[in-house]
Amino acid sequence: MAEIITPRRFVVGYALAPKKQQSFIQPSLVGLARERGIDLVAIDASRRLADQGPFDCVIHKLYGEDWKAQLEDFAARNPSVPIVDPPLAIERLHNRISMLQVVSELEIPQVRETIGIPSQVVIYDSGALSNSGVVGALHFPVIAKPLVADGSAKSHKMSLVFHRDALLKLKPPLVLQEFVNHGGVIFKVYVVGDYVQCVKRKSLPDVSEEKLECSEGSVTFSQVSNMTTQDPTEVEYYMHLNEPEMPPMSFLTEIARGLRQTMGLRLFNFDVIRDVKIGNRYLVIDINYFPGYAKMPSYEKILTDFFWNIVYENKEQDPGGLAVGDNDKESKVLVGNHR
Ligand SMILES: Nc1ncnc2c1ncn2[C@@H]1O[C@H](COP(=O)(O)OP(=O)(O)OP(=O)(O)O)[C@@H](O)[C@H]1O
Ligand SMILES: O=P(O)(O)O[C@H]1[C@H](OP(=O)(O)O)[C@@H](OP(=O)(O)O)[C@@H](O)[C@@H](O)[C@@H]1OP(=O)(O)O
Ligand SMILES: [Mg+2]
Ligand SMILES: [Mg+2]
Repeated sequence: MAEIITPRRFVVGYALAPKKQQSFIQPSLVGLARERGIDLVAIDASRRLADQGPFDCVIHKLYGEDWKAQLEDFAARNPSVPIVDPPLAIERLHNRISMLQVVSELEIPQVRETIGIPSQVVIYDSGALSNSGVVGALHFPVIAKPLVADGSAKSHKMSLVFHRDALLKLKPPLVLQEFVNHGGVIFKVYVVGDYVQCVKRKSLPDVSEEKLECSEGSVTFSQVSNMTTQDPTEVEYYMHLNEPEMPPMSFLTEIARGLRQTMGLRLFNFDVIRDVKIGNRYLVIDINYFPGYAKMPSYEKILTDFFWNIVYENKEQDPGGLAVGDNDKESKVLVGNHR
């Protein structure tokens, strides 16, 4: 009698905040992954992680020491199960200074286009805001960003500061970063393992010398790239923007690869602006862990391919490597059926 071989199924466990779960775990993603033999299963962060599963891979975006300890405990018990990504590597992105330091560490050829970060200083206490030695070298306007990028609404609340005296009302710890005129558009570069995609988004409008002269104090804003404009003068500004040229994809891919390797992360995006004064000068202003992938065209296929590569790569390296407790599944693999 011929043996019936059931394709081996894989389980990707996800630990996400409710809002993220709602936006990322769409039926279209769950369905496509299922067709490819991958089941996406929610992790209950209020229960011990090591008691859940079995998982062939864990993806996550949660904050805090308790979650980190859960992951460490799980990793110690299931050394062959990939955790995407390691909490220590993600932590680098929770501080806006260490986040951008990685850009200076990049070793990529910069022939036509160059990459860097805006000039910035870190402010730990209010005294430093009136200290010429600290803020004297900055060219205004500057953007004041909370030092900590911990996913809270507070960590996204920023101010565009036109003059030095307006610094005094800011609340450290923060980063003062020079505002660079960039034509009102940012490029968001999404990275999913080896895959890279760039989309254009709305950004803050340029600030002319005249506007700088007549503007007072500072203005606050939050997550401008996800906002729609209502202010009529702004609508006018964005309507008159020329369709901006995208940065060369080969250049962005090189940066993405460099960042991925240096940071040891596979799921992130970075925001890039082009300096209007030096047309081929690009600046990275922000890097986000596990961003809003559902906004990316074809995200279902891109993410499913990514999961597939992870579980199969792992399977090849460790053919017997099932997660603890995984004894009720058929373990014969029919690779051809999954592509
Ligand atoms: N140095 C800069 N020069 C010009 N514009 C900037 C600069 N830094 C930030 N911006 C503008 O402010 C916006 C918010 O800044 P940033 O991306 O650092 O914040 P964020 O809250 O971490 O954003 P995200 O929602 O992408 O996580 C940018 O999308 C861009 O429009
Ligand atoms: O992951 P969260 O839901 O919290 O929100 C992230 C948001 O994704 P969302 O669109 O799914 O909200 C991202 O948007 P895009 O860059 O892709 O536009 C970006 O704003 C991140 O900085 C946010 O992460 P946080 O910095 O707050 O940790
Ligand atoms: Mg950003
Ligand atoms: Mg950010």
